[in-house]
Order: sequence, then C-alpha cells, then structure tokens
Amino acid sequence: MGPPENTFDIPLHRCADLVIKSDTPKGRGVFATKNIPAKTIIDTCPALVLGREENTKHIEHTSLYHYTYNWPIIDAAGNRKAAQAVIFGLGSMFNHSTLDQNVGWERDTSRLTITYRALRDICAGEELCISYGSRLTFKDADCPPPPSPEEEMEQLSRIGLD
Ligand SMILES: C[S@@+](CC[C@H](N)C(=O)[O-])C[C@H]1O[C@@H](n2cnc3c(N)ncnc32)[C@H](O)[C@@H]1O
Repeated sequence: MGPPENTFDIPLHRCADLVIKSDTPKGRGVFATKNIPAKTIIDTCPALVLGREENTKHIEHTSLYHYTYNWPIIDAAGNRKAAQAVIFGLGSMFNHSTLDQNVGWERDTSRLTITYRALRDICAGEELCISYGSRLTFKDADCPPPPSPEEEMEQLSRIGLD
C-alpha cells in the first residue's frame, strides 16, 4: 500500500506513446508512436496564470506570447475576466489543426491544470493537434498558399464553357 493520498494532490497522467518531432512545417510537434485509443488521457499539465500587467507589459513582447492560453478568472469584484496562462509540459507543444484536431483539452481552474484527451482513435505516426480557435497569429501550415495571379489566370482559363 502506498502513502495516503492528500486531497490537494493532483493525479498526473501521461500517455507514454509519444515523441516530439522537431522538423515539421509547424516547428516542433507531438506525434504518436503507437495507436492511441479514443478518450485516452494524453497529459495533465500545470498552468501558471499571468497577471494582467505582467502579460501586457512583458510576456506579450516575448516569444512566450505564442504559447499562452486564455484562462478565465474571477476578479476581486467577483466579475468573470479573461486572463492568460502559461501551460507547462506537453501542453505547450501541441500544434493547431483547423479541420482535424484529434486532442481536446479541459481546464481545471481550481487545480490550475489542463487535461488533454484523445478525441478519437489516433494512429501511430499521426501528429496530435488541438484547436487554438479561429484567431491565429501565424500562417496555418495546413492551408495551401493562395495561387499566384498567373496560376489563377491559368485555372480560370481552364474553366471554359463548351
Ligand atoms: C504552442 S506553440 C506549439 C509548438 C511549436 N510548434 C514549437 O515548435 O515550439 C505555437 C506555435 O506553433 C506553430 N504552429 C502551431 N500550429 C501551427 C499550424 N497549424 N501551422 C503553422 N504553425 C503552427 C506557430 O509558430 C505557433 O505560434
């Protein structure tokens, strides 16, 4: 029998069948090394909630800005506000997919953690992607670049009526 579990203890779960690849079109990313069944907990990561000024005066001007998550807080007056949080561990390594996210995440605002879970069966070799929402601060590597004016003319010239 192990030591008694303290009610303040936060159980951690990390799926072992993962690797970080560093040479992808999205930079570093998390990939499955084995098939991962739907609903598997991928990781539980601790969050550091940033103060408003700390974020706007400092963090937003650093590369950490690209790693922060929205985090809901209740201010001293009891109003709901949106803050930012840094997520430690794998949570900061998941890239975004607009159309094919295979990982969902859930915040626990009292324990200051995020738990990531497989949304569907994930095959060995697949990248694990979450959704960052609709306002991206970078060019989505999944979207092909728009055609050049010449390519567009060429495409249009092929759409002819008989
Ligand atoms: C939270 S980090 C993810 C880990 C990051 N790829 C790295 O190498 O550290 C977010 C950054 O990853 C990159 N990224 C994530 N999803 C992307 C996508 N769909 N297309 C292009 N770049 C992406 C962007 O540079 C973004 O600012």
